Amino acid sequence: MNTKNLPKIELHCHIDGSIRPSTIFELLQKENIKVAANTLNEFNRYVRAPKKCSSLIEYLDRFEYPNLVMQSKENLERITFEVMEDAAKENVKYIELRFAPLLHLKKGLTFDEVIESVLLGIKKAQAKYEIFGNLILCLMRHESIENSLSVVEQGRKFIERGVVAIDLAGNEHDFPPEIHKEAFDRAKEYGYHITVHAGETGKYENITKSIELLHAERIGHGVNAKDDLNTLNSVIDNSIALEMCPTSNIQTKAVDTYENHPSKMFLDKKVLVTLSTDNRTVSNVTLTDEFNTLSKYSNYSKADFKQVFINSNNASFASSEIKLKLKKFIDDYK
Ligand SMILES: O=c1[nH]cnc2c1ncn2[C@@H]1O[C@H](CO)[C@@H](O)[C@H]1O
Ligand SMILES: [Zn+2]
Repeated sequence: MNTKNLPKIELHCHIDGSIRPSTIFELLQKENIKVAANTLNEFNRYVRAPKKCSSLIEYLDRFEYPNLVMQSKENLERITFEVMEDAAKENVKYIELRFAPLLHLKKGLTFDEVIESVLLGIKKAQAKYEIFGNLILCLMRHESIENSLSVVEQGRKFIERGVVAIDLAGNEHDFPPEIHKEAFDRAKEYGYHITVHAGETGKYENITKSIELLHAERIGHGVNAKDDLNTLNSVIDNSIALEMCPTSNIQTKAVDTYENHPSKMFLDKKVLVTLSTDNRTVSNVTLTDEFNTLSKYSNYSKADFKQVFINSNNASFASSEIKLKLKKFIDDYK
């Protein structure tokens, strides 16, 4: 099976975790920001996480350098364009990119400038390649509720201009979902779609909390649903799609081996499994790599990948017009 040629949909891809290392290195040098590396090869270890980290916290350390170069309009636009370009070149036809806008206000950009630059990068990539993109705004778990509310408020005017949803990302171990309930209530009221990282660091109860308290329509990862039948049933009964990212899950110790990753077991139980990279650079992975790994270790067949494409299209936050266009690619799985 040539997995690269298969049309794909990616619903869970962090922009800051997916910048080409060569671009980060080049921009750091251009902006005279000190790096403890002389060559790109040496630099890689600062932006790629080890195959196994001690925890999600160590994995999240790799976002420091990317953030330093995501503080100008030009850089934000270029970086976003390149992530879309890399995805398009491996036949990703639709991608939902995500990032936390408040992390990019350190050198004077306004909130609107940050969002507009990223949307421009998406627009330019759409014009050049056969790919569509939309944007998800991440609230960070360790941040204050005031900050979360401010993202929801300031992002509102971009709904239907490329921003489609609100997410909750960061350290799940120490910051449970309910802290940000008010922001998610407001997001729902304003018409954002909602996805939440949950069940990545051992706490399956965060999955039901995210569905019941934060109005999640999709769950980022959700691997811990394998540990509790009620949780898994709640995911199935509420038609919640899981955005699963096997390599990232192994790095963060959500799962110990590829063989034990639950995506195929969930798929066989008719859970709405979707597949993504999470962070193309931090996890050093493409979506094609993930497909290859899954066919090798979890026995994914072409029919399984077709089901994943269908699940992804149904669960995407794209307009019905784009969903209809994406439907045509299902025929390529015959
Ligand atoms: O797998 C993950 N789990 C939780 N948070 C994450 C993951 N990957 C990235 N981020 C966090 O999301 C922020 C916005 O893109 C990143 O800066 C990173 O801190
Ligand atoms: Zn993520």
